[in-house]
Amino acid sequence: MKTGLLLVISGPSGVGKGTICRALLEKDPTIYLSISVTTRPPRAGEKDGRDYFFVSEQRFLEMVARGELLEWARVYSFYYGTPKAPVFEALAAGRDVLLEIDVQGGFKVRENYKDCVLIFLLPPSWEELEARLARRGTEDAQARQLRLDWAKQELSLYYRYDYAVVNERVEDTVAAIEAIRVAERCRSHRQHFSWLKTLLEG
Ligand SMILES: Nc1nc2c(ncn2[C@@H]2O[C@H](COP(=O)(O)OP(=O)(O)O)[C@@H](O)[C@H]2O)c(=O)[nH]1
Ligand SMILES: Nc1ncnc2c1ncn2[C@@H]1O[C@H](COP(=O)(O)OP(=O)(O)O)[C@@H](O)[C@H]1O
Repeated sequence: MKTGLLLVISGPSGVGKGTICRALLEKDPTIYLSISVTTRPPRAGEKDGRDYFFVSEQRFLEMVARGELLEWARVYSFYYGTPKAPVFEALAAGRDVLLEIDVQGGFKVRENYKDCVLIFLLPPSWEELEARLARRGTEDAQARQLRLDWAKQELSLYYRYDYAVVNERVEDTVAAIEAIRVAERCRSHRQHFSWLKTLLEG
């Protein structure tokens, strides 16, 4: 069976990462969306084991020490990390895996798994990013400002990703990522044609 694609989706807070990942999953339920562990407290409406695994700092550091995370980073003042085992199980089962993680995490995934596909989401404009974050209404003004300051740092690194997609309309962004998946599957290094091998060697 062909190994699935490991797709990393990053971008500034409020750009629409969660929205796009949910929409991709709705269209293709074979995708595996990785659930991260975090020390951040849950937001209203968030569920343990669905949105994140909410853990104590002690438990998080234990997982790091045991090598259970594919990557981890400190974002804002919390720890976030990707549990390794479920990602590799899903890839081996031929499923594409989505990681919705920050840019530092994306670079670490590239170090640990070269064949990953890094996709950066950008807002149509800075003003639109501010408006989306405000509209979501999950943070107070101070937490929002912290995310916007961090957003500038993240945006300055977009060119180091394989793809940069502007999240203007949800449907178009989903279509662009689906096109990336199709193109990545067609890359020659991911293709093995047994009949051709037989022909050339036979
Ligand atoms: N490196 C890393 N970053 C993560 C992980 N999970 C979430 N993040 C990132 O942490 C940041 C904060 O996420 P969150 O607290 O849900 O806030 P939001 O991005 O404003 O919705 C975002 O950039 C996420 O993409 C993870 O497992 N690893
Ligand atoms: N393409 C889009 N156009 C308009 N609003 C969007 C779009 N994508 C996401 N949003 C809205 O922007 C806000 C932030 O989206 P969210 O998915 O929570 O971002 P992130 O996960 O990147 O922090 C939400 O209110 C969401 O409904």
